[in-house]
Amino acid sequence: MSRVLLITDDPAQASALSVILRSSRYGSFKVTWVRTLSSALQQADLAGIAVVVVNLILPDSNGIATYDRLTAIIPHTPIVTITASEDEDLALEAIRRGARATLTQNDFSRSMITQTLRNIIQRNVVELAYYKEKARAGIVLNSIGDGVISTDLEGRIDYLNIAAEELTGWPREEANGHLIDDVMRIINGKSRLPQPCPINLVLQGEEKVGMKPDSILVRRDMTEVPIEDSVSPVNDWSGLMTGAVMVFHDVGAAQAMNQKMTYLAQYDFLTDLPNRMLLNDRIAQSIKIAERHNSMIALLFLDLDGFKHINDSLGHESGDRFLQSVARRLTDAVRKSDTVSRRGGDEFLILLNDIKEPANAAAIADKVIASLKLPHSIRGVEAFVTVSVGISLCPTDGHDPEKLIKSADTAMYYAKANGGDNYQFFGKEMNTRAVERHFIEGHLRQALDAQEFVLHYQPLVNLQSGRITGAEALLRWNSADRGLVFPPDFITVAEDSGLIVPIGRWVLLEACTQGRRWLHAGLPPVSIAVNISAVEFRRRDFLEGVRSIIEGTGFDPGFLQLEITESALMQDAKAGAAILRELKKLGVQIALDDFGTGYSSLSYLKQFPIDILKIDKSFVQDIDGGNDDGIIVSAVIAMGNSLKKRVVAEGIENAAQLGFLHGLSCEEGQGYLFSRPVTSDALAHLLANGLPLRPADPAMPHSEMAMVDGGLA
Ligand SMILES: Nc1nc2c(ncn2[C@@H]2O[C@H](COP(=O)(O)O[C@H]3[C@@H](O)[C@H](n4cnc5c(=O)[nH]c(N)nc54)O[C@@H]3COP(=O)(O)O)[C@@H](O)[C@H]2O)c(=O)[nH]1
Repeated sequence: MSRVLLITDDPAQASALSVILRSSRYGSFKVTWVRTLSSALQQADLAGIAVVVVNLILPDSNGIATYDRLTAIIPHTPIVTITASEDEDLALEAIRRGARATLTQNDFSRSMITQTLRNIIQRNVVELAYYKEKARAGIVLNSIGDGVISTDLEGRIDYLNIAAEELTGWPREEANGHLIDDVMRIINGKSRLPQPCPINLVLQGEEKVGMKPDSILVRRDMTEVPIEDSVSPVNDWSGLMTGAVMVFHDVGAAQAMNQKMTYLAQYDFLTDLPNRMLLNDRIAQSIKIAERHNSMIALLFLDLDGFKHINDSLGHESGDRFLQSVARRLTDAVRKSDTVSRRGGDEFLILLNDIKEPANAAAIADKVIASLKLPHSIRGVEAFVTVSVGISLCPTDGHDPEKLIKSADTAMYYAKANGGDNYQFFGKEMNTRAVERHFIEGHLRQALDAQEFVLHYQPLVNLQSGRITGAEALLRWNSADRGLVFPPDFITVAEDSGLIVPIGRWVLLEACTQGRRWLHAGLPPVSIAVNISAVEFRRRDFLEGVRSIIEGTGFDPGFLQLEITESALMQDAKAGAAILRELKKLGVQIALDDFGTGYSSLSYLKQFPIDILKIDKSFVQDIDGGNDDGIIVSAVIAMGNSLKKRVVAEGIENAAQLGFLHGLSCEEGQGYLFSRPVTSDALAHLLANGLPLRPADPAMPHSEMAMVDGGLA
């Protein structure tokens, strides 16, 4: 039922209209009659009124003002006015202001009034829905980031959203009515020539037009924005084109990001030099050209000597500046057509194109070496560096980038092993292992003097209580060129060269001194285990060396464990047993290291005064694999127990292994599950506070361990 608010102080009018509407065939109406405007405006549910029929002459309001006051309060409700038939002007004015119809007394014929009111009400419903939709579209268009401009058939702008206002610099009120070419001035980014606005093409009949690549919008203030997008025709309900709409957006940020990504993928962020990927491309290209022209290319592999020292002493930021300075020197030393690239860290590569003979590459290497040697001024400090250079040639040393780089790298190691500050050409006789060994030998000699050795300590743990019972001293080489080097990479070389003797002496001295320091610091006393190489053990002065270190440091020998491998002992079992007896007289503990990997017989175990058996980690690691390892470990533990020796299981990495050892009543253990080898400070922390992981908590996963080789994580 449609509600009609009838405002008139003429009862005859009111009664006539009520009767007509009540008996209408054109819909049902509910009429509310009031006599004055003020009582109309006080109606409770004004919003629910479908149509207002108002006599403009009322006791409290007169003429067009009646209409105005009503629309101010109910702008969306259709209004039909009643005027006297002679007051044509007033009726017309009401229509001009939006009244939907005007009636006079004469019009009060049944069908006409009811039909008119019904039509007005229905049309208003449709119009309201349409305006709602339009308002929603306006909100959407203004909230999107893309610019939207529409024009009529002549290309005159009839709409701009907020983003289009911002992109063009034209406010809507000013842009409206302007030709699109005035507002959208487009040029080609490369040629700088004007480009037709695609809206004109669509208006000329093209279906849908995308903007040409490299389109630049010249804004109203003459600044430029790279843009991209498309134009479509706007058709009316019958399919006739009424204009065109253009949607566009700023692609500047996307283009900049794209350029940056492409750059980062190919260039080193620190030095701006081509990176590994771009260099590989360039080498591949140069190889092709060299093959076509029967010419030669050279690759120089550069590694700075002692850069680590610069980094450590000046700090990382200065280290970065230093690398930038190196990059500039290298770039200045070669032709523009050559490529200088940073491979990472302090390694650089130089690709030299069109080399006539190897001597040309050698000359450049000399130039580079001389240039880098000159002082580098880094934040007011003069820093110096030398460089080792390896040279490979194409076609002689390789036909693909990978091989050429590898050959140059190998040659560089030779240059390093040769003392650095020189270059070496790759030779077929060079092989990486030999080079590596050559390098280690060359540097191991200086490592002691340069104080590059350091001891890390791995706790030994009582598997029942979780208490730390001791610590194994493990040697690390903090090489200026290589960073932290681990024993498997240098102990054999040290043994072969005899260097293990002074190195081993340093280890023992350092371990005993550290043991004293911990005791003085009031930390709980624990034993310290030191590995003794077979080469040291066999030397006649070994015993004397141990004695003098114990005396010199004042470390209680009862807390010193010397770890000797089965194989070292068995090289000369009789002599070995004699040395062990002398060591026992000094009061030190003897541990048999890597037990299980050698003879492992009860009979010789009885001959030697051994205190501790260390089960090799290779058995412990496969303990739960259902193979012989579990049986061997059980047998060794049983053997050790029956001989009244302490048994230590090495290499415990997980809770399952720990559980297995628990089951076999193994008393002590060592392994990553408890802690990796750590610095002396980190071990002091562990001694003071206990292990973060107790063996009683076997669920602790490996990755949660708090310690790493080198310090507290
Ligand atoms: N003559 C000397 N030899 C030394 C000295 N310092 C070390 N060494 C010997 O070098 C070998 C390798 O030692 P390192 O790389 O230090 O490895 C030790 C531990 O890090 C490692 N370990 C300990 N727990 C675990 C574990 O849970 N899993 C796993 N995969 N490895 C573990 O074992 C090495 C200690 O082994 P061991 O000596 O048998 O107790 C090594 O043989 C050292 O002996 C030195 O000063 N002089």
